[in-house]
Amino acid sequence: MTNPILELQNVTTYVNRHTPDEQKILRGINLKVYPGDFITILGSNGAGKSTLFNTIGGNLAVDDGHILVNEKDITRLSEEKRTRFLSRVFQDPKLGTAPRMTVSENLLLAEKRGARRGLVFRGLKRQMPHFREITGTMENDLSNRLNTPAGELSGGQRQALSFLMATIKRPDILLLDEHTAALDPKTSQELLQATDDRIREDKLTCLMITHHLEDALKYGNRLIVLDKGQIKIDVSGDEKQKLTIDDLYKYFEI
Ligand SMILES: Nc1ncnc2c1ncn2[C@@H]1O[C@H](COP(=O)(O)OP(=O)(O)OP(=O)(O)O)[C@@H](O)[C@H]1O
Repeated sequence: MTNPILELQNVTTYVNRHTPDEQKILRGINLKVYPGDFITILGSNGAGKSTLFNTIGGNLAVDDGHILVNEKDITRLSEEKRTRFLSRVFQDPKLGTAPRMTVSENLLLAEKRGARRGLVFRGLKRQMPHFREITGTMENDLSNRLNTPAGELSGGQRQALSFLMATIKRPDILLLDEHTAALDPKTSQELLQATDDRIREDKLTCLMITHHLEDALKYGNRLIVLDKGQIKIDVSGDEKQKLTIDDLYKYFEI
């Protein structure tokens, strides 16, 4: 049996610890994510979905329990060090891209993440065919805007750029935090399709938060419902295929 690429062992988090407002947000989460898993995550507002990503990404400390990546305990590893193996795309297209830098410069920055400062912008010309190719996989003309500053792109183009930047170095774990929620329905579906294609082609391991039941059913091999900081449902394979929207409505209120 393959080992999990990511494992959460009894992960518990609080906010306002040791004050009268103390609140337990994640309540002993146990989760094993295997290489190639594409997990869609559903849950009502306040269920703890973003908090789950914050603990995996290292922007929120775990109060109890452990997080393991490739069997190594990373519970206390800094957020910055986790970017070596983990990428995240947020809902806001403005996060994740540098507005004054061009599309190609942003891509180069993502590709050279971790390189020494002075060396970052070397080789831009050499990389242009590669950047043209990967932006060409997006149905939004991004490949013709390689020299445009990211701040001048449409929301859909900018979010496609964020997604390409997050996946350009093939992260071990990709976290998508409602990354198409701010886009119009057509643009959202195009980016979701491109996301699915990329995940399949590169055999990425991905967790994707969404509020759209249809998308949660359509994409991925596994589906999780979070409720009040606990995993209420975790289905995969045929069991997921057979799930219907009505089944999901029975499990939680949207
Ligand atoms: N830093 C914080 N301080 C106080 N409360 C917090 C903090 N972070 C999260 N919470 C609370 O934790 C709970 C879970 O929040 P979280 O953002 O993880 O939910 P979510 O499932 O992502 O919700 P949504 O679908 O609305 O984005 C909420 O009740 C929220 O108010």
